[in-house]
Amino acid sequence: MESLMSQGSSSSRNSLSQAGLSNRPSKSSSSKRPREENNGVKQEEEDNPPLPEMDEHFVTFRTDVVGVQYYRGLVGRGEYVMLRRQPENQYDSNAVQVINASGSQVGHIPRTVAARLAELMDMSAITVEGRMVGQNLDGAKHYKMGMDLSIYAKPSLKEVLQTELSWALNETAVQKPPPTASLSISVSGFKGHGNSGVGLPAGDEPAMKKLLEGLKQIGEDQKQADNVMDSLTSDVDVSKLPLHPNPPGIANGQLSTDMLPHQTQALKWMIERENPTLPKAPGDKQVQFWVKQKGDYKDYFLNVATKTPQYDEPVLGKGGIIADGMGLGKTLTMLSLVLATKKDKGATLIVCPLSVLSNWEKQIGDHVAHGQMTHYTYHGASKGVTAKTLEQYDVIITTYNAVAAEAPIEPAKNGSPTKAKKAKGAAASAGPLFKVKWKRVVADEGHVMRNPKAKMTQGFAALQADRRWICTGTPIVNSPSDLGSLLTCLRICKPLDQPDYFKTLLLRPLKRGDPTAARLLQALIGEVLLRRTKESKDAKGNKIIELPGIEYFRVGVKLDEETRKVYDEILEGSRQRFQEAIETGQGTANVLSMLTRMRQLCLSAQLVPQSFLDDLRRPIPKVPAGPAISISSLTPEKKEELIAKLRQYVEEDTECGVCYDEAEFVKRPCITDCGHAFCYPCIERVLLTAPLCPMDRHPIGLPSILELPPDDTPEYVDPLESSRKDTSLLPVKSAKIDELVKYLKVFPGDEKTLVFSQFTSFLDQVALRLKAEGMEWTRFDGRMNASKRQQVISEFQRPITPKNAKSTPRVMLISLKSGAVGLNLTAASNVFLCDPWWQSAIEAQAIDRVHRMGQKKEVRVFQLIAEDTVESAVLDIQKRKDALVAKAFEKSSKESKMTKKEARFEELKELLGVQ
Ligand SMILES: Nc1ncnc2c1ncn2[C@@H]1O[C@H](COP(=O)(O)OP(=O)(O)OP(=O)(O)O)[C@@H](O)[C@H]1O
Repeated sequence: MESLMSQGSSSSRNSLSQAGLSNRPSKSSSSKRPREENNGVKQEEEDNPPLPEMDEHFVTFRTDVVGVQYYRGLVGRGEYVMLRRQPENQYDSNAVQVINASGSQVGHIPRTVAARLAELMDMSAITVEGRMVGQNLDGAKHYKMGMDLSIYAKPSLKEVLQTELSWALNETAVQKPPPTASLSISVSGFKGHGNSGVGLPAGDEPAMKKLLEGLKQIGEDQKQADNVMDSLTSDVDVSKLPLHPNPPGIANGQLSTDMLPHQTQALKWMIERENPTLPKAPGDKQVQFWVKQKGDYKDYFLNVATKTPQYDEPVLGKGGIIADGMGLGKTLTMLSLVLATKKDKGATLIVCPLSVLSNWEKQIGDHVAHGQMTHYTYHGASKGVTAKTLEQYDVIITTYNAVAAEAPIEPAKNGSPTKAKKAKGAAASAGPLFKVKWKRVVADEGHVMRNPKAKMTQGFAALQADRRWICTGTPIVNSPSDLGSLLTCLRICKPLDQPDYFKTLLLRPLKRGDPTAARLLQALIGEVLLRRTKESKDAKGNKIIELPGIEYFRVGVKLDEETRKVYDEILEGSRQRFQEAIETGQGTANVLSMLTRMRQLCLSAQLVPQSFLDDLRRPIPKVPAGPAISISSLTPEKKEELIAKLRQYVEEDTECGVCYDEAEFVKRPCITDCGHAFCYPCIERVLLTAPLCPMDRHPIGLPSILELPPDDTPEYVDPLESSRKDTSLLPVKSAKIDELVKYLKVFPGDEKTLVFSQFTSFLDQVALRLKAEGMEWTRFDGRMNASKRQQVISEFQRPITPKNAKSTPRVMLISLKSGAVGLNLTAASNVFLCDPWWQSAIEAQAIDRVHRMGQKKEVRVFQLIAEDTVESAVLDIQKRKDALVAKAFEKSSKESKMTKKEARFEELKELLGVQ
């Protein structure tokens, strides 16, 4: 091995290990902050490791599959095969197996090739796949078969790999990646007749092109994702789905609410998906991509997605994805499935984010008839609760955190399944959730599992269950790879549920713009997913749910004179610093933090700390030269000051100064001794090349970087609990609060209002003012524990009557990013958005809390905008965001981050009015 491996240069190998790759478990992953339980969605999301960088084609060359005579796996010409490392092979520790789509081994790749690839595969520097040139379906004895082997690598490693894989580039390389298999298939060699014409329905190419354009546009923006989902599901006429003939309802005593027609359609569809049957004869409808084919010798099954033929009966998955839009009643639909299938023994496990746990309990209470369904909410292993206890109920409700905490697996390297042996050993120590053989498992808000490496994703996938469901309004959030992760959890449509196959058959060809793959994606979605939206119509052309209308109002607010003065001072300071940043080529993090201050000023001058104004008025300090300062040498006070600053950055959704991505930043935020904030992985990477702060060129090293303490998300304590009694605290001056109160005073006494802001400190101020005005309010915060959330929501949902008017809250204060997704707050019909947010989708989600089934009144949305400030510019940027997001998906992730950085630079220029 040594002599063969020496073909890769040691310097390039060093570069690979510098890039964070090693064939040993990486240090950075083990030094991750420990999990904090029960802190809600945000916590669950923070726990996700970053999504993997998508790899790109590097080279394709021709080689062989050898040792074919020893194995039973059959392959057709053009079929994709997976290449898996087999370090335990007793003859060759470099061995690489060739496996067909049914999971059977076909052979190995030649020893010499394996020796050159094994270590790079182990380091996860490359991924490889094969496409058969030869075949062994003809019944003849084969020893070896030709195969095109493609190597893929992360774009950031391509340069280093040029040296490492120079031998492959010099082979008679088939330089292009192979085209996707044409899906009209001919496997006449398979002891049968030709079967051309079997496959996915041929679509019309222009429509496909449009679809691909749409796919390229998927990004963070919810509306974009919705549009793409809508176009992907457009050829399925959901209005014609058959109704369930005898659904649970008032008449049969199972429910206290009758289901709506679209819900009984879903119920029938789900029952069919829980009882799939293989096609019996040639010509029968395909099921999970399997068709029956006529053979000379005997009939066989053919997978039309992978072209794999086999005689054995394929195993079908049971379940699917309910992807109805927000507020269409997915909870009741799922509960009706539990009731309709009660005769099949076993319990259903519902896994959801903490924020919606109480919604499940409430929906059972509201809609299921008394005594028809037993349920239990499980918060984690505790005394006396065993698997046996759980099995006795019809429904167990639990959180993703509980599943992740009990999962008998460690997050595996590369997202590959952990070795069965290890999992088996761990099973003994697994918690009760993993000891039950569930009838059904349901992942609610299942899009939180789009990262295959996250422990909760792997935990859910590892639960033992006969049937598996995912509920989510957004199955594709960032890219079609999200869907791959969901399929893995569902174990459906084999082998597309394996990440390797999903990548090979869908992601890579989609990225190349191959229409066949778009067609496969569309067929896959048609097979496993049901989606309706508020706009969907029934067979008669009426909307499936009738909702009251929404009216939008933009309310201009004038800053008072004093605030205006401070605002102008900060604006001027920001302009100067921005100009300096352009001239010196330094980063713009300081300017970004000024922007946050300006946005706070639009709400109230008192939100901006005095120290910030003092700093602004001082001349810009010179950057100190000399050695990097280590955090350990700082005084405890200075350390605490940095931590406080970092906490504030996190609360304010600051962006990382390197990648300019606030979503990445909150996953692992850190701060330098000079007070600049970054994602930890970003700054770690930067320091490999230059030991300087990217913001001010101040010398730094890894010891100069501080992360938040592991237990930094304390349980929510109402900051105003004491202030409710304390009369010495006075409300601050704020034109926006004045405006809000003006409206609240004129709204009818029985109307309720939601008030959203990004800044919790502002919501504190609103609370003080409402107290002073004698108005009853309540507060929802992402850090509240489950029972507190439930208490707050049920209190708010209680209708106002003349009797309780004095003690029932009319207003709920809620942070824009508090994990409110999935909440039912239909008691309110007015929504105030106090500060415009960059992504209009977040605001749309906020409005959906109110504009959903159960809403009886017209909904009014008020957007408070401070006149002649950055806020109006933010709105303009919001409108243009779609186009920027579109670019982000087209390019590789490195490029897209550059684009984002550049785009943000342009935005800043516009916001500050700099030419
Ligand atoms: N058949 C029905 N009749 C009356 N009300 C219903 C019916 N089905 C559901 N609802 C009510 O509609 C509201 C929305 O339902 P639900 O919370 O299940 O929506 P959802 O599809 O899960 O939305 P999200 O994706 O936001 O979680 C709830 O208040 C629920 O009680």
